[in-house]
Amino acid sequence: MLPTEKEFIEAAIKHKVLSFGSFTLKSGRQSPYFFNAGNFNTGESLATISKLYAKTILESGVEFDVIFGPAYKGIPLAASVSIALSQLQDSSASNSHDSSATKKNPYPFAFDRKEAKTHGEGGMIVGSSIENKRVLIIDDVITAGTAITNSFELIKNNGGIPVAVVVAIDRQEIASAELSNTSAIQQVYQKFGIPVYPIVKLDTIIEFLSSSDSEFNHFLPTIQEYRNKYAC
Ligand SMILES: O=P(O)(O)OC[C@H]1O[C@H](OP(=O)(O)OP(=O)(O)O)[C@H](O)[C@@H]1O
Repeated sequence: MLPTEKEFIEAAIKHKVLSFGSFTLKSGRQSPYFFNAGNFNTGESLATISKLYAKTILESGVEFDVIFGPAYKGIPLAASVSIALSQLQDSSASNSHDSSATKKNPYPFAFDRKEAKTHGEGGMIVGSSIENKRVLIIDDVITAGTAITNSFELIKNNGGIPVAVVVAIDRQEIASAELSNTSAIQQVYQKFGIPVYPIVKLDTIIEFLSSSDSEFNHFLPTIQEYRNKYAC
């Protein structure tokens, strides 16, 4: 398990973003764990989570010009990840004697409105221009893929080029048994041809619980059973 993954799971448990029990999902499935990114709602927790998104982005090696966060939960993520990337860049520049490391990326970001604004500057997109730019989409989760599909179309319609998606968690479960044997994340790749980078996968959470003395270890058999039942 990577240090980034371990730190993410510990922070998610601490802030009750990752909970264990019995939860009914939008799909109707009864899940033994639940992820609610809305509970990253303090400066401290947002600073932690955005730094981990930023590390995952840098480790992926994806090249992009603008970060895009889908409304609403993607908005604070896009803004805070942009700050975290700038801070990581500053600290690596100050630790380096390489003059190229001083060439700064301003990490611009943009986000959409849920309803188009008809006065003032108008339009659906707020923040940096995405025209002719490689766009990295940041969101908390992909469930059915609706938010990512909408973002993809909005970005293309505004002249941008979506290059990848970064999310907090890959549940690694089939999106719909009737339609296919693939997960929502795999479907994004099949549909749009762009990779999705999760900070953690369900397998990582299982590994974490197996190797720690977490108070939630007794949920392991149920989580494993769920993983096997909806495996893809
Ligand atoms: O893959 P999907 O089925 O689209 O589900 C995932 C999306 O759902 C949630 O947002 P939601 O659309 O509920 O809006 P919110 O961010 O305003 O809560 C979440 O933040 C993702 O964007």
